[in-house]
Amino acid sequence: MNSAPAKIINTTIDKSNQFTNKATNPMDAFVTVAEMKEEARKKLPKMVYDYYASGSNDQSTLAENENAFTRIKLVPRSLVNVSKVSTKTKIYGQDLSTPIMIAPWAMQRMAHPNGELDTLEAAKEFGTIMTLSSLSTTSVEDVSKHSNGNPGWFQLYVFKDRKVSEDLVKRVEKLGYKALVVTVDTPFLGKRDADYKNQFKLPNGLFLKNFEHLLLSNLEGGLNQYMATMIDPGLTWKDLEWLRSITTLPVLVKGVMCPQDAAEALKHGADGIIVSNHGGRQLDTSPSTIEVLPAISKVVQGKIPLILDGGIRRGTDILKALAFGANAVLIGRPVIWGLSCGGKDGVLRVLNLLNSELQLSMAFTGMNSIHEITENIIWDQNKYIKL
Ligand SMILES: Cc1cc2nc3c(=O)[nH]c(=O)nc-3n(C[C@H](O)[C@H](O)[C@H](O)COP(=O)(O)O)c2cc1C
Ligand SMILES: CC(C)CC(=O)C(=O)O
Repeated sequence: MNSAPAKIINTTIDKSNQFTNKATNPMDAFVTVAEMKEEARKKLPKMVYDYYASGSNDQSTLAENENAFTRIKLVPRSLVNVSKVSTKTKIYGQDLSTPIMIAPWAMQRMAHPNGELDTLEAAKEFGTIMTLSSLSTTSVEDVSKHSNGNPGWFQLYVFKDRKVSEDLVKRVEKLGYKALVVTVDTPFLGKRDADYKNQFKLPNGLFLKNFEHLLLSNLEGGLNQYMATMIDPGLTWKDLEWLRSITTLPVLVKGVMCPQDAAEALKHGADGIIVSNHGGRQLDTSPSTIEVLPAISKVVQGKIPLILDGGIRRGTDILKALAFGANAVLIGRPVIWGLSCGGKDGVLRVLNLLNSELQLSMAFTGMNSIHEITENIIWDQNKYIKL
């Protein structure tokens, strides 16, 4: 079957959800995130595509992240004035055009020569935030230089050598990053079978740019060995207090999957929680993120921002996450496919598609603004049969 993107070139979806007749950009040919994934698969070397696409082990959590969204049903509402649906929102005082933000993902120059810089440009142009990975192929300095004073958020992997991590925190704070996202679900890297088979390594000429000065910038022994050598599997909740003590930036904890850990995060001073199973790349057969969100939301009770990632491929997925208590979402692979297909324009296309779909689904459920969205828009058979 020819799986070239559908040629609906006469129909573009823009930020305000208007359908127009202008074919302005080749990226407009893509009408779904799935089409962009298929195009990326054709364009990227197998080793790179497999690294980006894979989950761990049998990849059941990877699949479940997407499937669980499909099982949740939304309630359509009629005759509500939805002529002015807005996806605008705010996080830590920063205005955003959308609750869709960009997840940290490593080594973006494997997807496109401009890598992290193009992703950042797209995020800024769309009015949202990119989270830069510790393991980026562009340095925190170069990303900051490119950003007109607001490079977005920074994701931290805490290394065994705390001095390396502390120095990096100081660097990003000085460079104007607005928040620190500390990833806590990676004491070791999950077993991604394809990476073993492909003997994954960074292609020649690419480096982990934040660690060049420490000679920690290549992956000669492979990714698993690098992570096993560098990352501290002895990290505990107490270390969150250490991190809080060395920075004035908001600290978000990424990788919370149960109410108990949400309670620990609150107790130890987290400024935000990211419900995440690392895109199904760590503990296989753990639940989907959307399934665990309601219980975590109950613990957080709106005290600090709550964000979800994992499996978001449609605007309706985002609406469901917001309904179950998330303030915003992060998207990972959709951005990877966008960057691979068309650099900055590809990432913009992904943001446009997902935000337009979100806007439509808000209109169909009678929601005019992000803060109006509650669990009432989720179909619950028992509730509706009783009415
Ligand atoms: C190729 C790839 C690289 C990633 N790199 C990082 C990383 O460096 N740091 C991190 O905290 N999470 C990383 N993640 C996890 C993402 O931040 C995010 O949790 C996940 O991709 C969300 O799921 P989704 O891809 O289904 O949207 C990575 C994910 C992928 C797919
Ligand atoms: C370089 C990797 C450790 C980045 C990552 O978090 C991932 O591949 O899931």
